Amino acid sequence: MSEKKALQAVREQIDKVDKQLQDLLNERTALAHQVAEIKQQSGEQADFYRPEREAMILRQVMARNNGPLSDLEMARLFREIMSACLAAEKPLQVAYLGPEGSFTQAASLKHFGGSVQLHSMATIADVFHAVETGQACYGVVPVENSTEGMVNHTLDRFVSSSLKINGEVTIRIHHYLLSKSADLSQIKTVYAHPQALAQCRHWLTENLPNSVQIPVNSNSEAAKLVAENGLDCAAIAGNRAAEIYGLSVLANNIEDEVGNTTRFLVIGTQLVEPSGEDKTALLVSTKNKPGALQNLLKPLADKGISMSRIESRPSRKGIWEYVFFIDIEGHCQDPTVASALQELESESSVFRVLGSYPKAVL
Ligand SMILES: O=C(O)C(=O)C[C@]1(C(=O)O)C=C[C@@H](O)C=C1
Repeated sequence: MSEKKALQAVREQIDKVDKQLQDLLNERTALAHQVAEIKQQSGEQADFYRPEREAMILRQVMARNNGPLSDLEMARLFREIMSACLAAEKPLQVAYLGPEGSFTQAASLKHFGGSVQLHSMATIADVFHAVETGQACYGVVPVENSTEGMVNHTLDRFVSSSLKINGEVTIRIHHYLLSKSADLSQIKTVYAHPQALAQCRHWLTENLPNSVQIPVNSNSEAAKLVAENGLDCAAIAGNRAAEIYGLSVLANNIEDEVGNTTRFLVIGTQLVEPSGEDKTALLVSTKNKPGALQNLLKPLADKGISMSRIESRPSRKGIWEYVFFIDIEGHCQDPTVASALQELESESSVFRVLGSYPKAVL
């Protein structure tokens, strides 16, 4: 058989499989419509997004996958299928820390899939506000970076907000130096978010020792500024920002730490049901007496609940008063977790479950 004929024969089979896939996808979408009707009839809240169900589906997809497509690729495809099914039920409105091209936008697309309707916000506080006032059903904000630590704006906003954490998503961060110039020696000013400047500190000292570093609200804002200004300035941002703002890449992967990762939180108004592999985030404040923090954490240790993080922040209510952000394994409805939390609450002056949510799958 000639190459052309052999190719044609396989392509015919691909066409046949594509038709089957297409029919099945439409069958799945029709079922999602039925789900939407049931939800509507039972008077459930306006949005149909179910984070725990999506996490369970993605875990099942990965567990039963036999290849040759990798588990991750298969899960990514199902992520997109569910995104499209949900959009067919009702388009989901999500606010994120913009502008366009930000890592938070990439995190939002990774978590919700490409059919989500994203709304760019100027600040973390604006993302919270958009969800609190119902302009968006969910929001996505950065919460911590593996090099630079916690994003305090996000933690502090939880103190005054009644929003819940509905999910988490992590993104490997690669930073690029972007400019209208193609010559590194021309660069006198570097714009970036303070965290990006910090994550590339060593590279900047080595390669642009005489440049002035100017912190701005976000890396995409930095890219936009550079696009509007002369050839002697550069921005640190992701490579999507280069496409969006028409800049050239002067240097890539300029982050000092190889495994540089940022974790983002999905915020919403509802508590999420258990998915089987969950985390719970707490906000607590201790009574001001000796050994208070130790007593506070004792129920967790006694019940074998592992605590993955504890962060303290000033409460902003009184001088030297602190709130603690605690992450534990499990869902607040798990009986062991629920009873530990009851004890913990009795030792606290402030106690809030910020949310229980599925561990990131992708
Ligand atoms: O099972 C549901 O509740 C659905 O709405 C269906 C579906 C899906 O496509 O499987 C879509 C959106 C939800 O976030 C979860 C799952």
